[in-house]
Amino acid sequence: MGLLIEGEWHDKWYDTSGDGRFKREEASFRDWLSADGGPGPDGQRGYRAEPGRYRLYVSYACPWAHRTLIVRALKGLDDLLPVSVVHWRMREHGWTFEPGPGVGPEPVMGARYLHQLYTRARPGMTGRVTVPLLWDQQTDSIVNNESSEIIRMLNTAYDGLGAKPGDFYPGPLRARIDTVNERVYHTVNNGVYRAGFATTQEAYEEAVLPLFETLDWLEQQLSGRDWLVGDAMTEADIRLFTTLIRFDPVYHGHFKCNLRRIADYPALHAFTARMMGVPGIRDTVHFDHIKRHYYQSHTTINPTGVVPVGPEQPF
Ligand SMILES: N[C@@H](CCC(=O)N[C@@H](CS)C(=O)NCC(=O)O)C(=O)O
Repeated sequence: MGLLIEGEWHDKWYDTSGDGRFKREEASFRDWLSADGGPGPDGQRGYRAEPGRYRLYVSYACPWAHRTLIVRALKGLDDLLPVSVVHWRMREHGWTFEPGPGVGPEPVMGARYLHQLYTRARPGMTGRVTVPLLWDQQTDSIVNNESSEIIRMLNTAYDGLGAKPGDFYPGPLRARIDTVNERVYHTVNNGVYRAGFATTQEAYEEAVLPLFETLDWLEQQLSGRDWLVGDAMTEADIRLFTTLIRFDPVYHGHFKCNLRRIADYPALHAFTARMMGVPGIRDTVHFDHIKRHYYQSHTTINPTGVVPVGPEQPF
């Protein structure tokens, strides 16, 4: 675990020394991929989608990267947008391309570490080195490393190039999707991290209690209906799913989010099973990477690196 400071890698854990609270940093690369290469919704620099030109870097362990893998799968982008997968263990060098099951050699520059791609794109950069990452192989630059934006781009950018139909952020539902996303992001997606990385009792409880309030609310929302917004899957469902699928195997134990399990919530459990049943999604879920990543990378939380055998996997 570490970060780049003026282009140099420093092995440094998250700084919670002030008040014990984990604060997630804003992603550093925010340009936009689209069908016509025009500017993004807020005027960001545009890149034109072309078959094979871009590469998505992910960790199978990471819930944020997982969103992008799901949209890539649902939109049928396998041949249009190649993927590189990092090793699950993230320690003193951050994410690496050390060989392992499912981990490919890095094809652009034969990088050993993900931070080499960041400094290739922006020498002298200061900031965290995170996945997912959308790389432009033509200009050797990083288009974007914010998953919520990458999934919006993949939703439409390849539509004229053979992507499968499917709109996970449809115009009429956007306001409702945004509202659900906002609550789920703060209290669930990032809530589990705020609980797990907290270094004071107060900061931990401040995250865990709202997390379970939102899970209770989601349980009601999903009782008697299949999807969070409207009557088809939207990005709100995808964003919730990547946290729920990791919850019982990892967050419940490792991050101390243990008031209840997802298995104790009938509607949330059924929702998770429903998502797993959607063609293409199951292949994006790699429990071996997920469990080993968390239990072997966060040595401040689990110094022995021992990975629990359970729980039994219901999916
Ligand atoms: N805002 C980013 C967050 C990505 C993120 O934090 N990814 C984690 C992996 S789950 C990471 O790479 N962490 C490395 C670090 O923080 O140094 C997104 O949603 O894309």
